[in-house]
Amino acid sequence: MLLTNEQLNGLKGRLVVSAQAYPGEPMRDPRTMAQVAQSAVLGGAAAVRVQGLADIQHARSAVEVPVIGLFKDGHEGVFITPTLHHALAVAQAGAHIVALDGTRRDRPDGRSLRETIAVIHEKTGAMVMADCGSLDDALAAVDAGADVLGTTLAGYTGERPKTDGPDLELIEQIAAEGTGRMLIAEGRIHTPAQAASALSAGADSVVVGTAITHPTSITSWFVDALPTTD
Ligand SMILES: CC(=O)N[C@H](C=O)[C@@H](O)[C@H](O)[C@H](O)COP(=O)(O)O
Repeated sequence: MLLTNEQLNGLKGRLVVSAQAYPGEPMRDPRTMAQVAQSAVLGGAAAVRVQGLADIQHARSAVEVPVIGLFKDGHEGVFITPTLHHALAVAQAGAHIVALDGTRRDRPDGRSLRETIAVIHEKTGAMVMADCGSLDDALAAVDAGADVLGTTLAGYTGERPKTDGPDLELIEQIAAEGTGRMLIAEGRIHTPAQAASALSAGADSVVVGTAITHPTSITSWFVDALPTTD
């Protein structure tokens, strides 16, 4: 089932929840991630973002809302849905929106972002979310045909500082361009107030991951806030 522009626009002003468990972690099980996604939808999430082909398949069966899918391969350089091959697999697993590295860096398969997006559109009809790390990335992604822009990689590519919370300056910069594409704030949004401030800065929608779905990180925030006892 493809996503219509109307359904995409339905995400405006709303929360998207990213549910991801990392290699070796106790919750890394597609059924568990699908249950986390379901729980997020019960809480009001308008869409979910999930990693890995099995997680995408399970999430598609578990929730009715749009599924943003990605396929992480490695953990440095271009690793978020790095090649066309990964992207087509994500769409075939059922993602309505394929999230991929939307930076200007060379892709491991040597294809351009434009070519990658064109083939995804042509072969699958899925929409494409470009995970960007800077304003220049976002403008290049618009030019390459991305349907959705994300600030996902801000602070992770060397082009922008790794801000404590969301990179509000980057959100403002992209919003000011009036690209006509949906702008989703993503990355280090840890509180409800930060989510609201991302929308105030000009984002159309907000993705929250760690602060809602990663108990190990959340627990460590509390542990670290306690005075040391020794
Ligand atoms: C940089 C990178 O690899 N980001 C990943 C992209 O899918 C995830 O690890 C993040 O959890 C996601 O972007 C949501 O962000 P946060 O967990 O900060 O709310």
